[in-house]
Amino acid sequence: MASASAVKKIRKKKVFPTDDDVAEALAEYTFNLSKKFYEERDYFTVVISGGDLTFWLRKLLDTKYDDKIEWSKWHIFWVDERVVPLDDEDSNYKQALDRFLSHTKVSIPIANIYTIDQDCAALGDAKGAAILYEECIKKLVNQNIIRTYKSSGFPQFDLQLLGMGPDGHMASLFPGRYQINEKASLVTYITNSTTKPPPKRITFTLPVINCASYNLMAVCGEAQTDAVAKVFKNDFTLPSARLTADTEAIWYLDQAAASELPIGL
Ligand SMILES: O=C(O)[C@H](O)[C@@H](O)[C@H](O)[C@H](O)COP(=O)(O)O
Repeated sequence: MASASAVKKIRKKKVFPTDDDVAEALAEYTFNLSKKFYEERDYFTVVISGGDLTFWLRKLLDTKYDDKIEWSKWHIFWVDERVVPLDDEDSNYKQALDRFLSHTKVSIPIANIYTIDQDCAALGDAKGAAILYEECIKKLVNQNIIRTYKSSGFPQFDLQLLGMGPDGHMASLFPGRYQINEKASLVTYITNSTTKPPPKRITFTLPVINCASYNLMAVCGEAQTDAVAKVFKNDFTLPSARLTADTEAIWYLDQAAASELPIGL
């Protein structure tokens, strides 16, 4: 794990008046990085989470982005996914599809949208889904679509868009559960998530999450106020407190989520 000082050094934050302002800023941050990366290397690898994020991504559909986003160069992944059928309302993929990906403006090629294996999803086979998702990522690293982090060989995604639960979980790395300590695998799984249903999930491991070039953690609402304050007091029992990145790890907060932040932080 990155040292406490390293985490504190790289962790940045911006506080916005409302969740709508957070969503606007998140869209601009995403747009700017997509341009940077696909102009540099013809690909933009972006990892999304579930929850409110999939609503906030709709800001990229605003007219100001019309004809400015080269969707065909986007490659989109999930930092975690519920192991339920891909057409299930609880699927992060289904939620992203309904709320964002299926919009006529979003023309990401189907082949560039990397869901978990649909058979494992339908069978509720979390271990199989994790193994196959890891194989998919390793194949894309070999094809140089996904970059690698320095000499580690770990995949380095361009941008990850994350959320945090009231218990301080990020992705499907939950406090007090062993998955947070997984160091060798790229993708692991949980079959008995209790603080956030459904119970069966796959998730990127902490090393993969922290290898990303840019990590944006978007947290809004008073339900997360306590967890946000704990993160910024470096309570590393919360998985979200351990978020870093290779270039930038930034927290976008609305006033409600930031309301108990220590002064001066
Ligand atoms: O599969 C999931 O449940 C999500 O990926 C999860 O990790 C989410 O990001 C947080 O729970 C925040 O959720 P909200 O944005 O809905 O608060």
